[in-house]
Amino acid sequence: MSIRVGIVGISGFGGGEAMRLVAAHPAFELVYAAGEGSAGSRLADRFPGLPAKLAHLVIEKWDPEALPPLDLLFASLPTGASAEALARVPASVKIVDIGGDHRYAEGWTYGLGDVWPERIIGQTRIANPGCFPAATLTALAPLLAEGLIEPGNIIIDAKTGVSGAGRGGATSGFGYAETNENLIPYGLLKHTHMPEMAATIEQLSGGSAAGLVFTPHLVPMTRGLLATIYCRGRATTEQCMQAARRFYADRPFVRVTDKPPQTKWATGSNLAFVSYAADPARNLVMAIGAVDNLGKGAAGQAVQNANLICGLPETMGLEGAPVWP
Ligand SMILES: NC(=O)C1=CN([C@@H]2O[C@H](COP(=O)(O)OP(=O)(O)OC[C@H]3O[C@@H](n4cnc5c(N)ncnc54)[C@H](OP(=O)(O)O)[C@@H]3O)[C@@H](O)[C@H]2O)C=CC1
Ligand SMILES: CC(=O)N[C@@H](CCC(=O)OP(=O)(O)O)C(=O)O
Repeated sequence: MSIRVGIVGISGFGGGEAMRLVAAHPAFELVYAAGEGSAGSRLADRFPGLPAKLAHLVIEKWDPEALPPLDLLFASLPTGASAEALARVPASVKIVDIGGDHRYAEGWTYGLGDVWPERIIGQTRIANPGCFPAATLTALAPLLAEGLIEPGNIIIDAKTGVSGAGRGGATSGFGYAETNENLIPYGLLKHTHMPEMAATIEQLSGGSAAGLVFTPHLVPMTRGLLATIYCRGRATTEQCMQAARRFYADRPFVRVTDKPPQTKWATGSNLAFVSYAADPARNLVMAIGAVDNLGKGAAGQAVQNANLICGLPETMGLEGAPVWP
């Protein structure tokens, strides 16, 4: 029997990518699509390439009290817009929240699927990590778990494609003319992803992440996110690589690479690529993580988490190779 799935925020970039993955998922059946401004439109008018089996769906006005029978709901709403409404979704409906309202919130599990799948299995309320944390924490986890770096001295320099800002981005200074051939730092010292990154670093290391520095940049590409992370530690490159190979030995979506990863390696997939370079003489360890911000950074991770909470094989519906070039 198929699992009845709803997506709220389906007209957005994160929700649209969730729809693409759900449409191809062998165990999921999309039965409910919802939104705000797009309510009343046919899904096929929003997504002309929609598979024929979904052509009958009309985007409904989001109302947690008027859901059809559902097993699973993906919420891809602007951060700040989901907490109150999702609290009214019946407990019988499993939820994966792609937005930021429930990360490290009471009653919700932080869905860092590649690092702690055992925490996610059996839960019904999952908060997907933000896109920058998805790349950063995946790269750092093996080093923190083996004590190869100091948790209190981590500097993250990250770049994201413009789709990271969502469709709403076009009205907030992220239009073509402003982003094309431009490189934009933002969110200095106060980006909303700092708390979830600090909390996870502390959980994985048992130490304080007090010195964390994070600078995101917008780069002129559609998808892709790369985090270059500078740490203090005396490990060699080979020790870091070996730690990551051990940590991710049986994890299907993380690739530990000798070459520094590139964003295009992950495009359209749920993969995360990690690599390391270290110089013990300089007390320096560099970690690099590359993901698709809409894949591992949003909808891919969300489907992985949904598989885990639905008791399905973790890789179901996520086995397609990345788009290249
Ligand atoms: N883009 C990315 O790479 C990532 C995004 N995220 C997070 O995912 C969430 C969605 O982001 P993204 O898809 O990029 O954003 P978009 O701006 O592309 O989409 C936002 C969606 O939310 C819907 N929406 C807005 N307000 C309401 C409301 N009051 N009721 C119902 N629906 C509403 C919109 O629907 P309508 O058009 O019908 O108004 C639209 O479908 C955000 O929290 C974002 O931070 C997380 C990781 C990565
Ligand atoms: C380019 C851009 O604006 N990117 C977003 C990241 C998207 C994301 O992960 O957002 P949530 O944490 O809200 O889910 C940002 O920096 O806020």
